[in-house]
Amino acid sequence: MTAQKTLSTTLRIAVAQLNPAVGDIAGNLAKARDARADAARHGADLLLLTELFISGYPPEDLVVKPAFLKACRKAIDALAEDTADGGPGIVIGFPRQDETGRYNAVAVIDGGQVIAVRDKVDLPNYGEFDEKRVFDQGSMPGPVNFRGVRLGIPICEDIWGDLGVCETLAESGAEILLVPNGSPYYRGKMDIRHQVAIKQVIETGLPMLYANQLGGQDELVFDGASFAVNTDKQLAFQMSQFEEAVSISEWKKLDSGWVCQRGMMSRLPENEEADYRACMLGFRDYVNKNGFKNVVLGLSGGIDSAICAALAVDALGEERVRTVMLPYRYTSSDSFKDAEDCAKALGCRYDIVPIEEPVQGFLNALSEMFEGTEPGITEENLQSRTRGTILMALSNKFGSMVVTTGNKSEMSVGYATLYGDMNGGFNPIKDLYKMQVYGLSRWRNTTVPPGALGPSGEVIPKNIIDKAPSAELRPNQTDQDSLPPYPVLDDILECLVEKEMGTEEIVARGHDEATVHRIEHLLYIAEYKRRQSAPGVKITKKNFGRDRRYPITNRFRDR
Ligand SMILES: Nc1ncnc2c1ncn2[C@@H]1O[C@H](COP(=O)(O)OP(=O)(O)OC[C@H]2O[C@@H]([n+]3cccc(C(=O)O)c3)[C@H](O)[C@@H]2O)[C@@H](O)[C@H]1O
Ligand SMILES: Nc1ncnc2c1ncn2[C@@H]1O[C@H](COP(=O)(O)OP(=O)(O)OP(=O)(O)O)[C@@H](O)[C@H]1O
Ligand SMILES: NC(=O)CC[C@H](N)C(=O)O
Repeated sequence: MTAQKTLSTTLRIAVAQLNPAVGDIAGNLAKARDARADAARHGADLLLLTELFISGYPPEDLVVKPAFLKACRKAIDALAEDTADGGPGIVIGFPRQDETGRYNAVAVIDGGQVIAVRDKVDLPNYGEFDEKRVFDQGSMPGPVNFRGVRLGIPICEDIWGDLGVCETLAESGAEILLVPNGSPYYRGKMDIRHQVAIKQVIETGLPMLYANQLGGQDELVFDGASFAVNTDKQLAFQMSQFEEAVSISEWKKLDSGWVCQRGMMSRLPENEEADYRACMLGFRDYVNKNGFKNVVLGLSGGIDSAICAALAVDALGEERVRTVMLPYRYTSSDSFKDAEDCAKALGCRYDIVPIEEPVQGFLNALSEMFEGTEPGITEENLQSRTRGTILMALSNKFGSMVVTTGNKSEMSVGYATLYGDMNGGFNPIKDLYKMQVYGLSRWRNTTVPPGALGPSGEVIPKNIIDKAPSAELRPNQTDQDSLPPYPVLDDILECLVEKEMGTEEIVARGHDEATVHRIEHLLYIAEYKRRQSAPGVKITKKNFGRDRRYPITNRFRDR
């Protein structure tokens, strides 16, 4: 073991906002090693990695498996051996178990060994988080002496909750707060994180360095955007959002304490750009981390499939995206043209597979049993199911994952066919209301976001944005035959879903009472569909999936 120098007045901390894969312990270990080599090249004293980095976050019930915990520990020990070279120390998250319980922990590694372990105290158990299910509460941590500097290491929720973790660290002599996080994106989250950090900085009188994970994990997107805040409440260091990076923060010890020197100040995307990039990253990581070489989707000439195609091309590149027009007798010439124009603008493969014959085949097979009944929804759904079946056949044959395209407005009210257009492995727009789909489409026609692999220009033809949305399951059908106008529907839904408002309150906003009650009813009776629906990227504070767990069997109506 090499003797470590004692740091007196300067400290270089490399912050690694990397994209681990849950369960890929060897891959995550390799990423940590690469980051440490990078940190060493930049003369860093310490490398700060994110929450449960070695397992990937959130590992959920994987941590119940002893074999998994053992493999994580082995990786931490291997990393510890590396640090015998006298290079940078490491702060890294890992799940651990001892005779007292199972913990969401960090290891501080230096000089060839794990010099300290600290456990998360405040286990989040709301919204998308379920940590009390698999972890025990850690005991109040004290600071860790790293080369003469007393580091306070609260873990993610430890800075959000009111258990006093940061206060305790300050009282017991911490000089800097280093925070490893697994903090998922939702719209506006960045401002909230800055406020949470500043509150703790004010309360403790300590500067804070905040490191956040990057990348998609099932429904969640971790957006990085790591930063440092000094005791003057000013942001001194801001890493980019939605991009992997290892960056150096420089610290100096003054008489008043440690100060982060003004360093990298990345621009943070806002509004449409942030949402679009979250959808793109979440979709890309789902496809790549699950080993799909390419994806396939039905391109109808409508806006939902158009924006999904754009997101897919931006995420994966046009050569990995295959689109298929599946026309029936109600498909308009506009739809043909719009779908083809969209595929051309995006540069992806476009095929046409008419569904007239297979639909007729189903109708023939059922004709005897259906005798004497009127044609209606059943026959309409057969069109959707035939399309779903053809897309799944292409998936099976070519290994492409089917992209399913229902927006949040449709998913809310069940305006989608089970085993039809709901077929698919992942839905990039599941948490975007219809009006937001329009907003993002207009925005993408003017801007190619960083990291996007698709072309610039009008990738979603103007006619797709301008025309009335239609499922084209019968002649002259529009969505508004069955649903209120989307601005009205989306407002009612946001009130019911995001804000949990009462129906009376929603009516008081100027909505028609009968419409509000109808939408509330549709929202409740579509729960069974959502329970069977593909996962999709979480964009709002309350997505369908982890954040909103309503019963399927439910007779409550707010009257
Ligand atoms: N609580 C419950 N638990 C379990 N299963 C339940 C259930 N309630 C109904 N079901 C089952 O679900 C069936 C009804 O659901 P489903 O078969 O999906 O059919 P359904 O919801 O009746 O119809 C699909 C709706 O989606 C609309 N739409 C909009 C846009 C695009 C598309 C498209 O396809 O491209 C479709 C279409 O216009 C129609 O209004 C019932 O026949 C029953 O089997
Ligand atoms: N003619 C079609 N060819 C290929 N896919 C289709 C066709 N019709 C429907 N689909 C698939 O079913 C999905 C659901 O149809 P839906 O009408 O709800 O969406 P959309 O056509 O993309 O958008 P909009 O609702 O604005 O018309 C489509 O996004 C598409 O993937
Ligand atoms: N992993 C965590 O503890 C995250 C919790 C925290 N509230 C956040 O969203 O950032």
